[in-house]
Amino acid sequence: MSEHQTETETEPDRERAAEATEPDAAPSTATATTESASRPEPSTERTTVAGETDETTRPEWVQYDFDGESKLSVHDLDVYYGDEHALKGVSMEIPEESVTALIGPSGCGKSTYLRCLNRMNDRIKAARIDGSVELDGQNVYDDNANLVELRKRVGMVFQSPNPFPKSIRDNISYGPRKHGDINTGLLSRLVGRSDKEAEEKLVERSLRDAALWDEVSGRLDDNALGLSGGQQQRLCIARCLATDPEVILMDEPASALDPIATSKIEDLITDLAEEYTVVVVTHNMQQAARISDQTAVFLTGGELVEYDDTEKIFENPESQRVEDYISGKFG
Ligand SMILES: Nc1ncnc2c1ncn2[C@@H]1O[C@H](COP(=O)(O)OP(=O)(O)OP(=O)(O)O)[C@@H](O)[C@H]1O
Repeated sequence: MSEHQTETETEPDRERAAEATEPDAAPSTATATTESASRPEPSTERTTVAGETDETTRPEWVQYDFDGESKLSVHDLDVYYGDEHALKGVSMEIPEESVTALIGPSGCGKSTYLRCLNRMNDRIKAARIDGSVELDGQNVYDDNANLVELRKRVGMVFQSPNPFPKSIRDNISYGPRKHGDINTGLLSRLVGRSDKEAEEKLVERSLRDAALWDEVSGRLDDNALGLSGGQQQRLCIARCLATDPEVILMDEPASALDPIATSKIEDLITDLAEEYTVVVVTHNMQQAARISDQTAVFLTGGELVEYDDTEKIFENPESQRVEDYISGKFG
């Protein structure tokens, strides 16, 4: 995450609640245009940054043709933080049921881009957003978009594991209870509408899907904060899965973990892509190469420079700047 995280973003409870798809009650401070006609082509202006090759970004380098359906369509996305233009005219189609990696040097706008996909940037007062992000063809920035529903469909997992200081079971049931998908507790028992059994099934299924069940099935009532970092992160993924998302956004999900825990998260991400659309920010290029189907390379200045099959990006990129970045010549 950026060094410019706001207090709102870093406050643990707010972040936890956001991840558990809490409705964003505050009115959006971001504005977004839905204009999609006459979209300009990606910038062809010459951009020279110290250490990078002087070249232009070509439209065909970011035009990724893939088989299958697009889950998210981003058009002409610009993000400003006050006077800073953090993302510049990004257009990108994200295929469903696959892993899309976002890579690039620090500060190039990866997290900003990720947060636009489920409107988490709305929480940042200084952020202004132009452009559109369509989820299954519906612009998430439409005035009548339902943020609760959006964050249920597009879940998020953060860099540092952030479970609630509650039992493992309650971490999973929190979101579905909040959304009214399961009813438990005294009142529902009294009126004979307790979903206790459904809750147990949901807890088990979510933990199994997050490859954590075998490690925690005997201690579901223990506090989640007693788990290891890697287990906590898988619990956060399980918590995200419990609300039945379609898209899972991950911001450097393994960067705080040791190699064994990282490898488990990587395997999990690959498995999740059979059912979900996963978009993952990573600083680790080997990791992007291992887990993703397609890779988008952002470079300094908030530009999307190249987007293609992961193999193509790592073995034969079109852009010299991308090649230099991947080979470690800068960034
Ligand atoms: N909340 C914020 N307020 C103001 N500026 C911000 C905020 N978040 C990010 N920025 C700025 O926007 C630009 C892009 O930041 P962002 O965090 O999206 O980049 P990043 O590629 O994810 O970086 P990193 O890899 O270091 O996490 C940076 O110049 C950053 O300083």
